[in-house]
Amino acid sequence: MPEKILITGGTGMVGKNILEHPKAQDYEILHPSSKELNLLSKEQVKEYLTKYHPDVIIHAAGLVGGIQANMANPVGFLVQNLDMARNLIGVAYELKIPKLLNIASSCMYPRRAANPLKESMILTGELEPTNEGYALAKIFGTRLCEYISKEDTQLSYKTLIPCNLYGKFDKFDPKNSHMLPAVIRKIDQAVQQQNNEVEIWGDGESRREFMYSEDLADFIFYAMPRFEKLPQNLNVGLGFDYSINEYYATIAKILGYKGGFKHDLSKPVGMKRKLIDNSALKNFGWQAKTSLEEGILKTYQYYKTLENDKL
Ligand SMILES: NC(=O)c1ccc[n+]([C@@H]2O[C@H](COP(=O)([O-])OP(=O)(O)OC[C@H]3O[C@@H](n4cnc5c(N)ncnc54)[C@H](OP(=O)(O)O)[C@@H]3O)[C@@H](O)[C@H]2O)c1
Ligand SMILES: C[C@@H]1O[C@H](OP(=O)(O)OP(=O)(O)OC[C@H]2O[C@@H](n3cnc4c(=O)[nH]c(N)nc43)[C@H](O)[C@@H]2O)[C@@H](O)[C@H](O)[C@@H]1O
Repeated sequence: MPEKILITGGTGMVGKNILEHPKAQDYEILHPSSKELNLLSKEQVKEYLTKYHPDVIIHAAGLVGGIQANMANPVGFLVQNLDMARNLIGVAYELKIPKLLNIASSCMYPRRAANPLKESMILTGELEPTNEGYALAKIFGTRLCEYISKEDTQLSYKTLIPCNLYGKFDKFDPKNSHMLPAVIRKIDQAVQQQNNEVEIWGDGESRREFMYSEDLADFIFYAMPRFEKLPQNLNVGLGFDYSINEYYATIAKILGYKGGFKHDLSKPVGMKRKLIDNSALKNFGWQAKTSLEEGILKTYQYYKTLENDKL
């Protein structure tokens, strides 16, 4: 009898990459959209979990966006992500759902923590103001899983802490996209319109670690049969990063853009760096497979399939 998995966020980038992974067919997977199961409603969550009683929950839903979306809506990023975590993890605990995999983010580490960021550094310093609300919600869900797993050893509620992610099914609308998809769109437009100048937010010296989302899905299916051995909190990333300027240059090369760049120092830059320590991940026996060039090319090919109304 295949394990029954409930995936929240199944219509999002992480969720869709999980559903598309070849190993998904080894499981019975429920993936309601927010219209079928609004996680902001505790009653809907209770009704759904009581009815289906999954063996495992993978919590990949959330209000998610880049630095500009977070700065524009700190209340939403705090309250909605906190309420989704509170309802889903809290009701799962009430109903004794045996396993839950909570997806947090490297954004929840202290802004001045020494890089590479270790799982033990959570809550050891002040957070990055541009995404503090989101980070507080992520810390809440992470701690709630920890407390539940300690309180009831029959339950295994664990948290993955991914670095920045990109890939197929990403968001390309500049209002809420992360850097990598935003730059693919900007540079593609410059090529189409034969512009020879593209704007870079900030001085481009900030560094970021972007992992291809398909690799996170691959890790999740690697972890499923080893769930009990998963550490309580585990960074999932590459263990190396690039500067924003390097990302622009690589994307320009792959898209055939030959023009120049202009730095707009008035734009927000967020954390200087947020490189995760991947030693626990390597000890767990996994590492990411997709190179930056391959990931950008696949993401660009996906982007080109989108009609304007879907961007
Ligand atoms: N993207 C990154 O760079 C990154 C990095 C680290 C961690 N993460 C984490 O990975 C997870 C997924 O991120 P993502 O990039 O896949 O986000 P995404 O593409 O924006 O998808 C978000 C998903 O959450 C669902 N959702 C939103 N509000 C909901 C609600 N009230 N009830 C039920 N579902 C709701 C959405 O469903 P609808 O479409 O139906 O609204 C969508 O399926 C999040 O926990 C995020 O914090 C992301
Ligand atoms: C994973 C996500 O990380 C997010 O932080 P964060 O990496 O700064 O979010 P991003 O929006 O990916 O920005 C990453 C870096 O890219 C720079 N950047 C350069 N050009 C652009 C551009 O055109 N668009 C964008 N968006 N950035 C750009 C931006 O200044 C910042 O230093 C958090 O706000 C979220 O909560 C989430 O956790």
